[in-house]
Amino acid sequence: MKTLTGRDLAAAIRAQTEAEAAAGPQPRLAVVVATADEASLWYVRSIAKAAAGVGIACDIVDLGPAAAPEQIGETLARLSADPNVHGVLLQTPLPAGASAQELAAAIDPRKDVDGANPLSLGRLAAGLPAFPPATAAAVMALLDHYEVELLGRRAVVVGRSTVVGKPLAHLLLDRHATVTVCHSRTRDLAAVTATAEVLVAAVGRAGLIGASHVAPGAVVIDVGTNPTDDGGLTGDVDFDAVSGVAGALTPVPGGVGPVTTALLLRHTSRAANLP
Ligand SMILES: NC(=O)C1=CN([C@@H]2O[C@H](COP(=O)(O)OP(=O)(O)OC[C@H]3O[C@@H](n4cnc5c(N)ncnc54)[C@H](OP(=O)(O)O)[C@@H]3O)[C@@H](O)[C@H]2O)C=CC1
Ligand SMILES: Nc1nc(=O)c2c([nH]1)NC[C@@H]1CN(c3ccc(C(=O)N[C@@H](CCC(=O)O)C(=O)O)cc3)C=[N+]21
Repeated sequence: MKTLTGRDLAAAIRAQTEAEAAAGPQPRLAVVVATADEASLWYVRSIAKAAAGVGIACDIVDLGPAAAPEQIGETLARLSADPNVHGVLLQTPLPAGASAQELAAAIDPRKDVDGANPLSLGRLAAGLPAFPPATAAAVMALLDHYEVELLGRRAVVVGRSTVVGKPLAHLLLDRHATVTVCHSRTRDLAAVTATAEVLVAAVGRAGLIGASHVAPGAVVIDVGTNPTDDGGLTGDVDFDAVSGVAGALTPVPGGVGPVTTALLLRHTSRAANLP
């Protein structure tokens, strides 16, 4: 069994992004925050730190956990209209009553570096240029980095969220995989996932995917980031059980997560250099 780590790939993407960013005007990413959620704030800090490391300016616009939807929408519209800002990210979760999907429509698609505007997902589905969500892009980047064949292969994605499952299904389809998407109403999940040559878990349930869910030799990508009692992080895949069956498996932490952050910065640098 091969462990598909993401840290080296993330470092390579950051190095390339640093060179790209240095070649033109300094890219600027604005991160809009309206939450006190600790995991979310951790992610924002790690974006800011990584941005500083590659020469990308990062403004954290913290509206606080009581922000009104109108205020969030106005902030996104203002940043989208600001010629000095190249990337806009709306961090989730949001205050009760605020819909990320509706609010993200206020992000200019050209600055939508985490593919959150419904227009971006529509363009992705239609095969038009758009930024995919960084996490979905990270799964593809890992598969490519480890030279996992997709053409004609059976791929199963567990999870159908707008952030991960749906855009990822389109990216896999574009690469000529035969794609099945599972969700909470899927009957006999294990029977479906066991048909996968490439299996992606993006659910948010620790250990959901066990040995019986995985075909011998399958490539398994674990997107889940579930907090553990001891303050750590664990995936959707039972790593120890599945590593006895799978051909290759990403760890959590150290798999999809670091690549996600690196690609968000790459998208920002690309957004700054759009014609
Ligand atoms: N590493 C990274 O960069 C990132 C990691 N994540 C992590 O990935 C995970 C998924 O995130 P996200 O997509 O936003 O989550 P959502 O909660 O939005 O979506 C979860 C999906 O899983 C499905 N699901 C829930 N329970 C089951 C089950 N028992 N069997 C099969 N499917 C099930 C849901 O089905 P239904 O639609 O029917 O409700 C839904 O489609 C989380 O752990 C999140 O923290 C997310 C983004 C980035
Ligand atoms: N619109 C949207 N886009 C997101 O990209 C998004 C989101 N919403 N909601 C929340 C999740 C979570 N997320 C993570 C990204 C990187 C790590 C990461 O790099 N984690 C490290 C470890 C961290 C640790 O050990 O605590 C790793 O996996 O190695 C984790 C989590 C992005 N998310």
